[in-house]
Amino acid sequence: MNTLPEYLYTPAQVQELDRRAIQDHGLPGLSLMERAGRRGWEVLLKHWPHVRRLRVLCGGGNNGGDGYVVARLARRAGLGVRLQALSDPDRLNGDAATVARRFQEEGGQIESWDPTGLADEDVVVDALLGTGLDRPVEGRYREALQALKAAGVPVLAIDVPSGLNAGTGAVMGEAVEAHCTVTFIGLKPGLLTGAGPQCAGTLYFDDLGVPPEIYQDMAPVAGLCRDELLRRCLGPRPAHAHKGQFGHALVIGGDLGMGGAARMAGEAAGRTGAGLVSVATRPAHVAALLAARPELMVHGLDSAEGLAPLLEKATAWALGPGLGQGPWGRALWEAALRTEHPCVLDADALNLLAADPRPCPNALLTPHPGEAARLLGVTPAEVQADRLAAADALVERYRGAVVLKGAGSVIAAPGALPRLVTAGNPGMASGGMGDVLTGVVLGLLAQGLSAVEAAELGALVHARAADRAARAGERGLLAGDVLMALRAEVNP
Ligand SMILES: NC(=O)C1=CN([C@@H]2O[C@H](COP(=O)(O)OP(=O)(O)OC[C@H]3O[C@@H](n4cnc5c(N)ncnc54)[C@H](O)[C@@H]3O)[C@@H](O)[C@H]2O)[C@@H](O)CC1
Ligand SMILES: [K+]
Repeated sequence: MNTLPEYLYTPAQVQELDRRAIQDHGLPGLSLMERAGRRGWEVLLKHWPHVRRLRVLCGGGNNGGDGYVVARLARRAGLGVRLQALSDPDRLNGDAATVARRFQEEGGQIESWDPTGLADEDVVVDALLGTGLDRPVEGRYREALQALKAAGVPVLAIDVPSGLNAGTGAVMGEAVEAHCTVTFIGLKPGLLTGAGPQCAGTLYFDDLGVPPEIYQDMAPVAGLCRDELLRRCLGPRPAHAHKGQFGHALVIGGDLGMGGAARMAGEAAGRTGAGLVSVATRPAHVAALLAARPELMVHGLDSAEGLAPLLEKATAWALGPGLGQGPWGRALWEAALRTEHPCVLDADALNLLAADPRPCPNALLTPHPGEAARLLGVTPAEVQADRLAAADALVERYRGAVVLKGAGSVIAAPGALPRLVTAGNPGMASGGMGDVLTGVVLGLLAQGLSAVEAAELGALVHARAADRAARAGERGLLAGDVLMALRAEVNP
């Protein structure tokens, strides 16, 4: 039950899927709710097998209904259960009213909201708001979500962490930060990007046994990155392989004082399997780069003169790591953009693009939310409030492929289903990580992958390598550690 499905649906689509299951296929809504509650209870026991004291917070809709089922099962198992209703339980409708009655028939008491003793509970079940969230959280609900946060008590969220917009991953005023979330029928993108990963914790999925036909004719809004791409695109090399078959990657960057960025991107391209890697950088960096990584071909350029022959030899190039926005960087930017090879634009190349927007159909853009905001002329907060929409807007405006970085990286490209990365960890919030990603996607482009494949696979490989490297701990994770872990990921 905890393998996640490939396709993602908006909350409105999931409500339509519920409707199809119930109305078109005759599954009683009450059975779905009973199963949802049972799954919640199973996840709770899996995470907290020694739980004795449980508090269940129930809202006034069907999400609350799921909570009444969990509470009933927990009472049957002998737990001390306090159930608190945040909306008047006499106004519950349909299935939720039925399960509330069943809870009471077995001796359960419905209390009203009271934060007293919250911090003493072993676990709290959040069954306040699910896919029906349609406005910012205020009043008693907000107070409850704030009290939960202040109490620091472990939370199991039912379907959606309350207050999280399951479509976008935005926090609607206040949201639960759960240890785990069990979500039903359709995986929602907001659980996996923006604030979603922080709010949802470990994510479980259950389809509640609905017939597969309900998903027909329902176009998903996004998909998860596919592991199978690893095997499909990075299979074993032929025995007679030679370096000329795996492309020539060129990294352009490293203004004075920023040579390390270009080196890491170059090294990452090599560690991803590019046959040859060249770096065009300031002459001052040549000796250090060669000493550190003699496999690189390092060219010192004082100006854009001399770049053209390097570009001509490259299968793919990347511009940006340590580029700066001074005259040197600008000149290289202008010279590079004249070619039509596949390319990666990152860091200051994106800032230069933002200042001088133009379509880049042969480019793969790898912005973080701040760069994406500049490229779109909005604020970083607006980007983060709906990352799928922001990635889509970048594709629309710049016509290239995009990796929008940050928790739940979004991959988007013209005519392709957007993809989300579920791998990765907060240790990646450190300098140089983006340079490594640039090199990884460059290495894949050089080996002949299309921009959309390189974006999806590159983001996946980079995040998985970071997870591998973070096994020793997230804090203190360096981009160089991720470089070292790449080889294990590109040899699946
Ligand atoms: N038959 C079904 O449709 C099933 C639904 N399920 C559960 O039902 C949920 C969806 O149920 P509903 O559509 O009733 O929606 P919810 O239970 O998520 O919420 C709807 C209620 O919350 C109120 N509300 C919305 N935003 C609010 C806010 N910011 N502050 C306070 N109140 C707010 C609405 O006015 C409404 O009363 C799912 O998330 C899932 O947990 C599951 O039981 C499986 C079956
Ligand atoms: K919830």
